[in-house]
Amino acid sequence: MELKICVLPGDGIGPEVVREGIKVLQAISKKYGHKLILEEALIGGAALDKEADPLPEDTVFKCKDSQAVLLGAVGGPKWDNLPRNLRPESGLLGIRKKLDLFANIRPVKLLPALQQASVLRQDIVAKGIDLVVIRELTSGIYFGEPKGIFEEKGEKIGLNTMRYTEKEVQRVARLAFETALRRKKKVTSVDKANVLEVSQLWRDVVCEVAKEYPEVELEHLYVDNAAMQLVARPYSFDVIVTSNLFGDILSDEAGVITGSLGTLPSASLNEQKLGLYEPIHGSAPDIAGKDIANPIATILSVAMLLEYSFGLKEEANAIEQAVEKTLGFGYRTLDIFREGQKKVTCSQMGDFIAMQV
Ligand SMILES: NC(=O)c1ccc[n+]([C@@H]2O[C@H](COP(=O)([O-])OP(=O)(O)OC[C@H]3O[C@@H](n4cnc5c(N)ncnc54)[C@H](O)[C@@H]3O)[C@@H](O)[C@H]2O)c1
Ligand SMILES: CC(C)[C@H](C(=O)O)[C@@H](O)C(=O)O
Ligand SMILES: [Mg+2]
Repeated sequence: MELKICVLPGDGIGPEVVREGIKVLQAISKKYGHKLILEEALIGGAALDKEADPLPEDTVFKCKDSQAVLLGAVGGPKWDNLPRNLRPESGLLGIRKKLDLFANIRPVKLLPALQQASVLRQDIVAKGIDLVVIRELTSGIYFGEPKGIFEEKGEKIGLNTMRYTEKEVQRVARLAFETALRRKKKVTSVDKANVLEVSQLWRDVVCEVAKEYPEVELEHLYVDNAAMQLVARPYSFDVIVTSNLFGDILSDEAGVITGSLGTLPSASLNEQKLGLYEPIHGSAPDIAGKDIANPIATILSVAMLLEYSFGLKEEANAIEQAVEKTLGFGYRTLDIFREGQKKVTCSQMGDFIAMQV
């Protein structure tokens, strides 16, 4: 099969982890006889430096002209003082919006070899963690208008608007219930309906959609309680569906309950199923350029890419197994390293996983 993929390495550790993702993609393509067509493009700070634009038109064109997009991460201190609309992050928000990637799927699965790396009590971890956060990605407070910094009565005010339409909630809720049907048949909708009108609408719409799925259990949690329950009883979750901001926060929290942010992948999909795949972590400026980042989140994002964009389930499984095998042999990047294990660099971890596929 021909696999046409646009690659956006981005900033910081982005290029480092993407290099390892591509290494594994090349190994799997060779093994299964697929033809890879990779097209690289600029995004974020890298694009700002070269083209004075965090999302050049050429990048949008190359993404639309591909069957899937693999992204590293964007951002870093070098660009932190720019106005919001010129920061690297606006390139990422821009491509999500331009491709209408409304559903961000973030599986949170405790890999058996990483049980000890969890920050949770071992008796909690032992009950297993296998949930998926479905985060609405193209609306909510990230995109709502009005927004900006204004002068009012001689004082500056900062303003953002959390806004959802019925249709926006419906489509992401439906995806959550469809996902739950193929899993443990439970949806937890996370909102702040005790305070926010936008969350009241969110909850009403989720309840309406739930009527189409009587076999799926529906639970509602306020986001503050959800943040607590995620560490108290992670084993009890199946599909969590939530808004853009709440999903961003809860998925980083989920990162450490399974070991490290460096292990969690994601897929962002639109209604046509064009997907953008990226680790949930950022550009990690504190460790960039040292070849010590964990590439597993990106490598597992490649597995999601093969499964979701190309239907290549067997290849995706082969990558997941290669990751588990490599961890099983005791190889660890610094973020998940414990005494008695074999410390490896980012590129060595990529080499070992590529060898196992
Ligand atoms: N999707 C994205 O591109 C994305 C996501 C989050 C943050 N960011 C941007 O990244 C920059 C840094 O943000 P931050 O520090 O808040 O979040 P971050 O996710 O980059 O890093 C948080 C912490 O996790 C560690 N970490 C992250 N990924 C790791 C990996 N693969 N292996 C080992 N350790 C890892 C980092 O070293 C750091 O200590 C900011 O500019 C932010 O806007 C981008
Ligand atoms: C960098 C930032 C815009 C982004 C977000 O908030 O969506 C990141 O935190 C993420 O989780 O992908
Ligand atoms: Mg985030």
